[in-house]
Amino acid sequence: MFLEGSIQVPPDKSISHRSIMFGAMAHGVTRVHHFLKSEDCLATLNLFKALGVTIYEEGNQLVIVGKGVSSFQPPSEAIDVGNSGTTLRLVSGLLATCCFPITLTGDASLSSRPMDRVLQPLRKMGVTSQGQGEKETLPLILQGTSCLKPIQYHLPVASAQVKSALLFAALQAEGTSLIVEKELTRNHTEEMIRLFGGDIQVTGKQIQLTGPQQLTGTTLFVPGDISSAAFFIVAGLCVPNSHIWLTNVGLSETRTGILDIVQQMGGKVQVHPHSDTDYTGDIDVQASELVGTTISGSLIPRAIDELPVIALLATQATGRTVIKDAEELKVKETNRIDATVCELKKLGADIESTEDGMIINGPTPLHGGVVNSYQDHRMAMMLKIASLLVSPKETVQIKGEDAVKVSYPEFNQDLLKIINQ
Ligand SMILES: O=C(O)C1=C[C@@H](OP(=O)(O)O)[C@@H](O)[C@H](O)C1
Ligand SMILES: C=C(OP(=O)(O)O)C(=O)O
Repeated sequence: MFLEGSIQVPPDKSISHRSIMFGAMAHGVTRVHHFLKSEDCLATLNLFKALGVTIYEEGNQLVIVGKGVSSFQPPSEAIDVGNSGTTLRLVSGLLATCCFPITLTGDASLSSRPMDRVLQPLRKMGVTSQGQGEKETLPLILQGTSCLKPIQYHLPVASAQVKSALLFAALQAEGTSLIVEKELTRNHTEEMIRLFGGDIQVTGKQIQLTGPQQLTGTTLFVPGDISSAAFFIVAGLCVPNSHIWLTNVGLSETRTGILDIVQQMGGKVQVHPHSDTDYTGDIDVQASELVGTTISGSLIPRAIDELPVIALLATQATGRTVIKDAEELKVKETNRIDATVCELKKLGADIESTEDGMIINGPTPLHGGVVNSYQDHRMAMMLKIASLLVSPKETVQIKGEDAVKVSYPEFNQDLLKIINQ
């Protein structure tokens, strides 16, 4: 068995969420081409519909009729945002000037994820909130204010979600906000503020923005998601004799950590950018001999969602791979350090968890077994790729395989297209 062929990976999840958020917040019509219709992004869409925003499909475009935050209507009941951390964190900032109470709920995984990281700084700006316990988890009641204050804030965690929540609030506050990042994280919010006609200054890790600003609806095309491409990059590198081509992938510098990591490991991955100005391109992947590496520091936020599948890649590399500074993995859909270590061990990997990451020794042949995704989409897809690496006589049974619908509903069909027996 080997992998061969071309895949157009699905639209970027982070940009799809933001396209609706900006479209709803702006004034005028926003048209989104290539929107990701996965469960997480549909949670964002349904949230804004529940707030009275007009959103509809026209051909293959999603149309959002924006009239600004002041046009939002009180929802008739609690809004369930399912499994989506991005929806929950970002809208908490976006709703900072909504003066009616909004109750937000989610699934079991989201209900255990910390919200204090967003609610504490938003409280300094004047937002009222009531979550559960020290971590201010769901269910959560939010109430904004008409006199939102700007903020000067050094982020204690490297998180694009916290940064983005504060930027959405800062756009509506009277005065200049200064947000300083711990490490550079994905900058889609900053880029999209500009795209929707806003003004923002970014100097290294410092971001300055003066509000209030009125944004204007626009037309945008969502590129393919490099976090979804990651599963095929790893599969193409590890399955002997494979050669695959991934088209129209978003290549924002803040997201391409996986490309730097696989190059560090000796992987044959070639990027063909579409142009100098447009951050999209095609990626050519060939099966490769790999060596272990160290992944830490500023590389971590640039590859945060790819780390479970990178751990799988490391099981096939010669030598030791150390992943450190990655404690944020503990507060994703599941504790992705524990889940990755536990499930890959069941398949024979030599992998141990550390306080802030993992240590993997390779190469190790993997064997069949029964594994669990813990309903985490990235775990489900990583384990599916692991199943390609076991001998043809053995099988990997994945509990909770359906979790892929959160970010990549067509994952299994796309994978089947490139499998050659
Ligand atoms: O802003 C975003 O779109 C995201 C930011 C990251 O979360 P953190 O900000 O918690 O690191 C990432 O893990 C998530 O999948 C999407
Ligand atoms: C962590 C993720 O998403 P979210 O935080 O939006 O649930 C992810 O997609 O891997």
